Amino acid sequence: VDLSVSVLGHTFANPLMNAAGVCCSTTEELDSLLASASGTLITKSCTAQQRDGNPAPRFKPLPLGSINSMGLPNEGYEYYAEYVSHRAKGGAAAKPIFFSISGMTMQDSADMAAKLAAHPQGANVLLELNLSCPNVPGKPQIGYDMQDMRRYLEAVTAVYPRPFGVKLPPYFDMAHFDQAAEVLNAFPSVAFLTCINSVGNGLVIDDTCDTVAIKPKNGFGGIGGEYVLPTALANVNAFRTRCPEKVIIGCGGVLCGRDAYQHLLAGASLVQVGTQLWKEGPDAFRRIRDELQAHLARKGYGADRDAIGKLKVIE
Ligand SMILES: C=Cc1c(C(=O)O)[nH]c(=O)[nH]c1=O
Repeated sequence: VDLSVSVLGHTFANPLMNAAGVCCSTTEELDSLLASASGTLITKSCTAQQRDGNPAPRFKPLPLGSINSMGLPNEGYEYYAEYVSHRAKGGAAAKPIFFSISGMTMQDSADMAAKLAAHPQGANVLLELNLSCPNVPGKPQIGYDMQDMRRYLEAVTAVYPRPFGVKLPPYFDMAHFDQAAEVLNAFPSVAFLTCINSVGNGLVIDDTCDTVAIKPKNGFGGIGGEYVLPTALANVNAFRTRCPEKVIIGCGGVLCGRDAYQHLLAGASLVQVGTQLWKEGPDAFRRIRDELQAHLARKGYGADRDAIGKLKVIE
Protein backbone atom coordinates (compact mmCIF):
# COMPACT_ATOMS: atom_id res chain seq x y z
CA VAL A 1 0.00 0.00 0.00
CA ASP A 2 1.38 3.38 -0.99
CA LEU A 3 1.53 5.43 2.24
CA SER A 4 2.90 8.60 0.66
CA VAL A 5 0.91 11.81 1.10
CA SER A 6 1.47 14.93 -1.01
CA VAL A 7 0.00 18.00 0.64
CA LEU A 8 1.12 21.58 1.43
CA GLY A 9 3.65 21.50 -1.40
CA HIS A 10 5.56 18.54 0.01
CA THR A 11 5.52 14.76 -0.29
CA PHE A 12 5.65 12.74 2.92
CA ALA A 13 6.65 9.05 2.85
CA ASN A 14 3.80 8.35 5.26
CA PRO A 15 1.26 10.46 7.19
CA LEU A 16 2.84 10.01 10.64
CA MET A 17 4.64 12.68 12.66
CA ASN A 18 5.11 13.74 16.28
CA ALA A 19 2.78 16.13 18.06
CA ALA A 20 4.51 19.42 18.88
CA GLY A 21 5.96 19.21 22.38
CA VAL A 22 6.77 15.50 22.42
CA CYS A 23 10.34 14.30 21.76
CA CYS A 24 11.19 17.55 19.92
CA SER A 25 12.75 20.06 22.34
CA THR A 26 16.45 19.37 21.68
CA THR A 27 18.64 18.63 18.65
CA GLU A 28 19.10 15.07 19.90
CA GLU A 29 15.37 14.51 20.19
CA LEU A 30 14.67 16.10 16.82
CA ASP A 31 17.40 14.04 15.15
CA SER A 32 15.90 10.88 16.65
CA LEU A 33 12.65 11.78 14.88
CA LEU A 34 14.51 12.49 11.62
CA ALA A 35 16.07 9.03 11.90
CA SER A 36 12.74 7.39 12.73
CA ALA A 37 10.14 5.95 10.35
CA SER A 38 7.97 9.09 10.72
CA GLY A 39 6.94 10.87 7.54
CA THR A 40 7.97 14.19 9.04
CA LEU A 41 8.48 16.01 12.36
CA ILE A 42 7.63 19.22 14.20
CA THR A 43 9.66 21.28 16.65
CA LYS A 44 8.58 22.10 20.22
CA SER A 45 6.45 25.26 20.26
CA CYS A 46 8.92 28.07 20.77
CA THR A 47 8.82 31.48 22.38
CA ALA A 48 11.07 34.44 21.57
CA GLN A 49 13.40 33.59 24.46
CA GLN A 50 14.33 30.32 26.17
CA ARG A 51 11.86 29.26 28.89
CA ASP A 52 12.25 26.90 31.85
CA GLY A 53 8.51 26.35 32.05
CA ASN A 54 6.48 25.22 35.04
CA PRO A 55 7.90 23.47 38.16
CA ALA A 56 8.01 19.67 38.19
CA PRO A 57 6.26 17.29 38.52
CA ARG A 58 4.58 18.66 35.41
CA PHE A 59 3.98 15.51 33.32
CA LYS A 60 2.51 12.15 34.27
CA PRO A 61 1.89 9.13 32.04
CA LEU A 62 -1.39 7.40 32.88
CA PRO A 63 -2.83 3.96 32.02
CA LEU A 64 -5.13 5.61 29.44
CA GLY A 65 -3.02 8.61 28.46
CA SER A 66 -1.21 11.50 30.08
CA ILE A 67 -1.55 14.81 31.86
CA ASN A 68 0.86 17.72 31.37
CA SER A 69 1.32 21.28 32.47
CA MET A 70 4.79 21.86 31.06
CA GLY A 71 4.34 25.61 30.82
CA LEU A 72 5.97 26.02 27.41
CA PRO A 73 9.57 25.12 28.29
CA ASN A 74 11.69 25.50 25.15
CA GLU A 75 15.14 26.57 23.93
CA GLY A 76 13.85 29.74 22.26
CA TYR A 77 13.20 30.65 18.64
CA GLU A 78 16.87 30.96 17.54
CA TYR A 79 17.67 27.40 18.67
CA TYR A 80 14.99 25.88 16.47
CA ALA A 81 15.71 28.28 13.59
CA GLU A 82 19.33 27.07 13.75
CA TYR A 83 18.17 23.45 13.77
CA VAL A 84 16.18 23.83 10.58
CA SER A 85 19.08 25.73 8.98
CA HIS A 86 21.11 22.56 8.85
CA ARG A 87 18.38 19.93 8.85
CA ALA A 88 15.62 21.14 6.56
CA LYS A 89 16.53 20.30 3.00
CA GLY A 90 14.44 20.39 -0.15
CA GLY A 91 14.09 17.50 -2.54
CA ALA A 92 12.39 14.18 -2.25
CA ALA A 93 14.98 12.59 0.05
CA ALA A 94 14.55 15.01 2.90
CA LYS A 95 11.72 15.31 5.39
CA PRO A 96 10.08 18.74 5.33
CA ILE A 97 10.08 20.10 8.86
CA PHE A 98 7.14 21.67 10.68
CA PHE A 99 8.03 24.59 12.95
CA SER A 100 5.75 25.36 15.92
CA ILE A 101 5.47 28.89 17.29
CA SER A 102 3.63 29.85 20.49
CA GLY A 103 4.55 33.40 21.42
CA MET A 104 3.81 34.74 24.90
CA THR A 105 2.22 37.73 23.17
CA MET A 106 0.71 38.33 19.75
CA GLN A 107 3.65 40.58 18.92
CA ASP A 108 6.11 37.81 19.84
CA SER A 109 4.28 35.38 17.56
CA ALA A 110 4.25 37.90 14.71
CA ASP A 111 7.94 38.72 15.23
CA MET A 112 8.92 35.04 15.15
CA ALA A 113 6.74 34.43 12.09
CA ALA A 114 8.43 37.34 10.31
CA LYS A 115 11.85 35.89 11.13
CA LEU A 116 10.79 32.46 9.90
CA ALA A 117 9.51 34.01 6.67
CA ALA A 118 13.01 35.41 6.06
CA HIS A 119 14.76 32.16 7.07
CA PRO A 120 17.04 30.76 4.27
CA GLN A 121 15.27 27.40 4.59
CA GLY A 122 11.89 29.09 4.82
CA ALA A 123 10.55 27.25 1.79
CA ASN A 124 11.29 23.87 3.39
CA VAL A 125 9.67 24.69 6.72
CA LEU A 126 5.96 24.62 7.51
CA LEU A 127 4.76 26.97 10.27
CA GLU A 128 2.25 25.58 12.77
CA LEU A 129 0.99 28.53 14.82
CA ASN A 130 -0.02 27.25 18.25
CA LEU A 131 -3.17 29.01 19.42
CA SER A 132 -4.05 26.45 22.07
CA CYS A 133 -1.47 26.14 24.83
CA PRO A 134 -3.55 25.48 27.97
CA ASN A 135 -0.77 25.57 30.55
CA VAL A 136 0.73 29.06 30.86
CA PRO A 137 -0.84 30.43 34.05
CA GLY A 138 -2.84 33.56 33.31
CA LYS A 139 -2.81 33.00 29.54
CA PRO A 140 -6.18 31.86 28.17
CA GLN A 141 -6.20 29.62 25.11
CA ILE A 142 -6.34 31.98 22.12
CA GLY A 143 -8.40 29.47 20.13
CA TYR A 144 -11.25 29.85 22.62
CA ASP A 145 -11.53 33.62 22.01
CA MET A 146 -12.68 34.17 18.43
CA GLN A 147 -11.75 37.84 18.38
CA ASP A 148 -8.28 37.07 19.72
CA MET A 149 -7.83 34.31 17.15
CA ARG A 150 -8.78 36.71 14.35
CA ARG A 151 -6.33 39.32 15.66
CA TYR A 152 -3.50 36.79 15.84
CA LEU A 153 -4.18 35.57 12.28
CA GLU A 154 -4.29 39.16 10.98
CA ALA A 155 -0.96 39.90 12.68
CA VAL A 156 0.75 36.74 11.39
CA THR A 157 -0.64 36.86 7.83
CA ALA A 158 0.56 40.48 7.65
CA VAL A 159 4.18 39.33 8.05
CA TYR A 160 4.20 35.68 6.90
CA PRO A 161 3.56 35.43 3.13
CA ARG A 162 3.61 31.64 2.88
CA PRO A 163 0.80 29.16 3.59
CA PHE A 164 0.87 28.10 7.25
CA GLY A 165 -1.24 26.20 9.77
CA VAL A 166 -2.90 26.59 13.14
CA LYS A 167 -2.85 24.19 16.14
CA LEU A 168 -6.37 24.33 17.52
CA PRO A 169 -7.77 23.45 20.94
CA PRO A 170 -10.59 20.90 21.05
CA TYR A 171 -14.07 22.36 20.69
CA PHE A 172 -17.12 20.65 22.19
CA ASP A 173 -20.07 22.60 20.81
CA MET A 174 -21.41 22.79 17.24
CA ALA A 175 -21.73 26.58 17.50
CA HIS A 176 -18.04 26.77 18.40
CA PHE A 177 -17.05 24.60 15.41
CA ASP A 178 -19.06 27.05 13.24
CA GLN A 179 -17.58 30.19 14.83
CA ALA A 180 -13.98 28.94 14.69
CA ALA A 181 -14.38 27.77 11.07
CA GLU A 182 -15.80 31.19 10.12
CA VAL A 183 -12.70 32.91 11.50
CA LEU A 184 -10.30 30.42 9.91
CA ASN A 185 -12.00 30.51 6.50
CA ALA A 186 -11.41 34.26 6.42
CA PHE A 187 -7.68 33.49 6.03
CA PRO A 188 -6.97 31.58 2.80
CA SER A 189 -3.24 31.42 3.66
CA VAL A 190 -4.14 29.28 6.68
CA ALA A 191 -3.58 26.15 4.62
CA PHE A 192 -3.84 23.53 7.36
CA LEU A 193 -5.46 23.01 10.75
CA THR A 194 -4.07 20.66 13.37
CA CYS A 195 -6.84 19.22 15.52
CA ILE A 196 -6.45 18.82 18.49
CA ASN A 197 -4.18 20.13 21.21
CA SER A 198 -4.53 18.43 24.62
CA VAL A 199 -7.92 18.63 26.33
CA GLY A 200 -7.20 21.49 28.69
CA ASN A 201 -7.41 21.59 32.46
CA GLY A 202 -8.13 18.04 33.41
CA LEU A 203 -7.42 16.94 37.01
CA VAL A 204 -5.76 13.62 37.87
CA ILE A 205 -5.85 12.42 41.47
CA ASP A 206 -3.54 9.92 43.10
CA ASP A 207 -5.91 8.52 45.69
CA THR A 208 -3.21 6.51 47.44
CA CYS A 209 -2.05 9.82 48.88
CA ASP A 210 -5.12 11.94 48.16
CA THR A 211 -2.97 14.28 46.10
CA VAL A 212 -3.03 15.72 42.61
CA ALA A 213 -0.60 14.14 40.10
CA ILE A 214 1.21 17.29 38.91
CA LYS A 215 2.40 20.44 40.69
CA PRO A 216 1.49 23.41 38.44
CA LYS A 217 -1.97 24.99 38.66
CA ASN A 218 -2.93 22.81 41.65
CA GLY A 219 -2.85 19.76 39.43
CA PHE A 220 -4.78 21.05 36.41
CA GLY A 221 -3.26 20.07 33.07
CA GLY A 222 -3.81 19.06 29.45
CA ILE A 223 -5.08 15.52 28.88
CA GLY A 224 -3.83 13.34 26.03
CA GLY A 225 -3.90 9.69 24.99
CA GLU A 226 -6.78 7.19 24.68
CA TYR A 227 -9.05 9.53 26.62
CA VAL A 228 -9.17 12.02 23.75
CA LEU A 229 -9.55 9.97 20.54
CA PRO A 230 -13.33 10.56 20.11
CA THR A 231 -12.88 14.31 20.71
CA ALA A 232 -9.93 14.45 18.31
CA LEU A 233 -11.86 12.58 15.58
CA ALA A 234 -14.85 14.89 16.01
CA ASN A 235 -12.69 18.00 15.64
CA VAL A 236 -10.87 16.58 12.60
CA ASN A 237 -14.19 15.79 10.93
CA ALA A 238 -15.92 19.03 11.98
CA PHE A 239 -13.20 21.18 10.43
CA ARG A 240 -12.80 18.90 7.41
CA THR A 241 -16.45 19.55 6.53
CA ARG A 242 -16.41 23.27 7.45
CA CYS A 243 -13.05 24.13 5.83
CA PRO A 244 -12.95 22.05 2.62
CA GLU A 245 -10.02 24.00 1.11
CA LYS A 246 -7.79 23.39 4.13
CA VAL A 247 -5.66 20.35 4.94
CA ILE A 248 -6.48 18.78 8.30
CA ILE A 249 -3.75 17.25 10.45
CA GLY A 250 -5.13 14.88 13.06
CA CYS A 251 -3.72 14.74 16.59
CA GLY A 252 -5.06 12.96 19.64
CA GLY A 253 -5.45 9.40 20.84
CA VAL A 254 -3.30 7.65 18.23
CA LEU A 255 -1.80 4.50 19.77
CA CYS A 256 -1.88 2.12 16.80
CA GLY A 257 -2.42 1.86 13.06
CA ARG A 258 -6.20 1.59 13.36
CA ASP A 259 -6.36 4.85 15.36
CA ALA A 260 -4.37 6.53 12.58
CA TYR A 261 -6.76 4.99 10.03
CA GLN A 262 -9.72 6.45 11.91
CA HIS A 263 -8.12 9.90 11.72
CA LEU A 264 -7.71 9.46 7.94
CA LEU A 265 -11.36 8.41 7.60
CA ALA A 266 -12.41 11.46 9.64
CA GLY A 267 -10.53 13.67 7.17
CA ALA A 268 -6.91 13.96 8.30
CA SER A 269 -4.14 13.95 5.67
CA LEU A 270 -1.35 13.72 8.26
CA VAL A 271 -1.53 12.20 11.74
CA GLN A 272 0.41 13.31 14.83
CA VAL A 273 1.38 11.06 17.74
CA GLY A 274 1.98 12.57 21.20
CA THR A 275 1.40 10.56 24.38
CA GLN A 276 2.16 7.20 22.77
CA LEU A 277 5.39 8.60 21.33
CA TRP A 278 6.35 9.80 24.83
CA LYS A 279 5.69 6.29 26.21
CA GLU A 280 7.23 4.20 23.41
CA GLY A 281 9.84 6.46 21.84
CA PRO A 282 10.45 7.03 18.10
CA ASP A 283 10.23 3.28 17.35
CA ALA A 284 6.47 3.79 17.72
CA PHE A 285 6.44 5.23 14.18
CA ARG A 286 7.65 2.01 12.54
CA ARG A 287 5.09 -0.02 14.46
CA ILE A 288 2.18 2.32 13.78
CA ARG A 289 3.21 2.73 10.14
CA ASP A 290 3.32 -1.05 9.61
CA GLU A 291 0.00 -1.52 11.43
CA LEU A 292 -1.58 1.17 9.24
CA GLN A 293 -0.16 -0.44 6.10
CA ALA A 294 -1.50 -3.87 7.11
CA HIS A 295 -4.93 -2.47 7.97
CA LEU A 296 -5.21 -0.59 4.67
CA ALA A 297 -4.11 -3.72 2.78
CA ARG A 298 -6.72 -5.85 4.59
CA LYS A 299 -9.37 -3.37 3.50
CA GLY A 300 -8.13 -3.43 -0.08
CA TYR A 301 -6.82 0.12 -0.34
CA GLY A 302 -4.07 0.86 -2.89
CA ALA A 303 -3.02 4.02 -1.08
CA ASP A 304 -3.79 5.64 2.28
CA ARG A 305 -4.80 8.87 0.55
CA ASP A 306 -7.83 6.93 -0.77
CA ALA A 307 -9.10 6.65 2.80
CA ILE A 308 -8.94 10.35 3.64
CA GLY A 309 -12.38 11.70 4.47
CA LYS A 310 -14.17 8.48 3.49
CA LEU A 311 -16.06 8.22 6.78
CA LYS A 312 -19.63 7.11 6.18
CA VAL A 313 -22.62 8.27 8.23
CA ILE A 314 -25.74 6.25 8.88
CA GLU A 315 -28.40 7.41 6.41
C1 LIG B 1 2.81 25.05 23.87
C2 LIG B 1 2.42 24.66 25.07
C3 LIG B 1 1.68 23.43 25.31
C4 LIG B 1 1.96 22.66 26.42
C5 LIG B 1 2.95 23.06 27.45
O1 LIG B 1 4.11 23.41 27.11
O2 LIG B 1 2.54 23.03 28.63
N1 LIG B 1 1.27 21.51 26.66
C6 LIG B 1 0.26 21.10 25.83
O3 LIG B 1 -0.37 20.04 26.06
N2 LIG B 1 -0.02 21.82 24.71
C7 LIG B 1 0.64 22.99 24.42
O4 LIG B 1 0.31 23.60 23.39
